[in-house]
Amino acid sequence: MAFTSFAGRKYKVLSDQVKESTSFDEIPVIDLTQPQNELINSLKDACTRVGFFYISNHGIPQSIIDRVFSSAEDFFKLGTEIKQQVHFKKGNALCGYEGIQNVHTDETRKADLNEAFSWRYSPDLDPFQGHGKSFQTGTVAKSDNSDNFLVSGQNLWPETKPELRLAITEYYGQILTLARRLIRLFALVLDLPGTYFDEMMKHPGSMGKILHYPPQPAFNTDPPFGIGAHTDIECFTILCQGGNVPALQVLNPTGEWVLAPPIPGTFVVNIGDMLARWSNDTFRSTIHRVLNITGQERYSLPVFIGPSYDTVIKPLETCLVDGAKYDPVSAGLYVWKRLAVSRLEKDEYERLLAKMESDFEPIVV
Ligand SMILES: O=C(O)CCC(=O)C(=O)O
Ligand SMILES: [Fe+2]
Repeated sequence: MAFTSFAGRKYKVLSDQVKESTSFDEIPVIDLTQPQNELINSLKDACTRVGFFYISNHGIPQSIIDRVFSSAEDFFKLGTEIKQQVHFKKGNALCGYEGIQNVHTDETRKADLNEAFSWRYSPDLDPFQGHGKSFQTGTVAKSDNSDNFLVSGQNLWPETKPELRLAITEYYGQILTLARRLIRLFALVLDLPGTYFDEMMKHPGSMGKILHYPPQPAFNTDPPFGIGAHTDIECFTILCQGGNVPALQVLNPTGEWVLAPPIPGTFVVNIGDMLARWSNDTFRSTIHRVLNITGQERYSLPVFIGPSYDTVIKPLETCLVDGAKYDPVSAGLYVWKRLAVSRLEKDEYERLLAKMESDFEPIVV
């Protein structure tokens, strides 16, 4: 069976024949508190064979997680008019509110059956860069910047729900710390010095998102998906699933959809395309989708993590046994193209693309 990697409008056949031994039928659970050598071995297996794993004992208190979900539920209950005030089209950072079926992740299927609110990394959300400093207020993006999100401070926060911003700030700060811990472990898995990515993670190219998936009928021959089949864009994703609403499905190499149900006290981590590309396909970025036929409302909270947008993603020295498979690309441009293609009208995408390409050509050393 052939299957595809979804990169905006491009579809790539990955494989026609897959050895059973490289497949998986469940998502491993990795305890972050196990001895370091065992931890590295489990991560190596999960990142190279599955591309998805749960982490337990991650150290983030449940109360901080609960606060984000409860303020998010309140936000999504607001009237459309209020939510539209922070619609992503009001800003230039490709983040903010997205309504039901605003986004078309898998263009071969119907648009996504979710609504979402997203925000982008900004130093005022980062415990290491000065929480509380230079908070940007208001719901309108600054107008002094160009059409891109490679500058920070573009978030659109709902003014009527200040508690959402507070809860996100607390949660996202903790996730950034966890992400910096994980990238050190990935460096070791890739035979690099543990601190290899540290500098590039000081101002990470990152976005967080809260998704609300309404329930949908169980029987439909051509259903819209909560989110269509896709691979994630950045280096890795830390996903928290709210409640007990199993709906996330992960495609294994033999073409079966493996359920990744919520497991209390864990996060799901998955490798994204940027780290697969950076590691010259040593790490696997795995296709997944959401179908919520549980009859319940579902909420989830992914945070996408990548290096600073000026980082050049060029296959790592330790992953070159078969030669480099990819050309260098700048992280910011790579992310922008992927987000913009499924969100902007074609004309607007093309107009902005030309500008982005001239502003952010990678400088290869
Ligand atoms: O809601 C989920 O469980 C997954 C969301 C997801 O895959 C994404 O936002 O990229
Ligand atoms: Fe995803």
